[in-house]
Amino acid sequence: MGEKKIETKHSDFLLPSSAARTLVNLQQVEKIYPNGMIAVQDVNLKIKEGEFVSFVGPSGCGKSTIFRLITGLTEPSAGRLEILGGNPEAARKSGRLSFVFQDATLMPWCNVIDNVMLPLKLQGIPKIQQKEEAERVLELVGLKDYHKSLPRQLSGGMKMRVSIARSLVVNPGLLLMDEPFGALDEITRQTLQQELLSIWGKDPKMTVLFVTHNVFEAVYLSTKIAVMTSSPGKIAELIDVPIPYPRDSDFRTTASFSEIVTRVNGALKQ
Ligand SMILES: Nc1ncnc2c1ncn2[C@@H]1O[C@H](COP(=O)(O)OP(=O)(O)OP(=O)(O)O)[C@@H](O)[C@H]1O
Repeated sequence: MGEKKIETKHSDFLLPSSAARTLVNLQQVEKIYPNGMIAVQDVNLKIKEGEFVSFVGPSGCGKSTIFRLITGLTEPSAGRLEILGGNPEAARKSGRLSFVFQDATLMPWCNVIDNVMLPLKLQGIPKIQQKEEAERVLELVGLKDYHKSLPRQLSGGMKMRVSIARSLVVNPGLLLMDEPFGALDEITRQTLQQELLSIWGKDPKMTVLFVTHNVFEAVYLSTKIAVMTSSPGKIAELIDVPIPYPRDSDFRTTASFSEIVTRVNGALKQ
């Protein structure tokens, strides 16, 4: 008889253990754009497997630049980055990085399941497997009855669910989300936050990096918050959110929640 595999969920522990491996390591990273703009400077950041780290900061403080550096879409002017154990470009090409943007960026002429299957099609995965995997993630995001719908037939929240499903279909080790819920109304936003935590909670190895302007959203979701300040962009403070998962909406009304929000707001003013 085979040995019983014991699965650990995020909800079983407070934060990823100190033994978890480092997935993202930025050392003294600087980015100066060709026009001389120092977008980020002296960025040091280590993120362990299984973390959910949000980046908050004023517009222009370099949040998207950090994402572009991590994904190898732009080169650092100084410093060193190690992502998923290699350089950023290798990490991107490994297929273990996924992105979700504020705009769902779906192909309007393709139905939901074809949109979700696309990353697997690009990887040359057999069609039957593409379909099975797409069905699995569409069920996770609550869209199993919408496989044949076209994007224009969906609400903004549903389009974002499709975009999240498409990012999950490759089983990413590292998921980067750049203001994914920024364009949604508050109720839909809170529903999707809850769903995202539930999806992340099922996979102890999934690491999420999440950009938001919303401090409440960052505190609700994250294990850690990187608070950024601008001119030039820097990580002013890395704040732990030592509240166990699962977190339900009551967490938003607790004293701990308010305390952490106050701390993040204080760091933003530095
Ligand atoms: N390609 C580029 N060339 C020159 N400057 C750039 C370029 N991209 C970004 N910048 C500048 O670098 C700084 C950081 O930009 P970035 O987009 O990373 O900020 P951000 O924090 O993501 O902003 P927002 O919250 O508004 O999206 C800004 O001053 C921006 O104008």
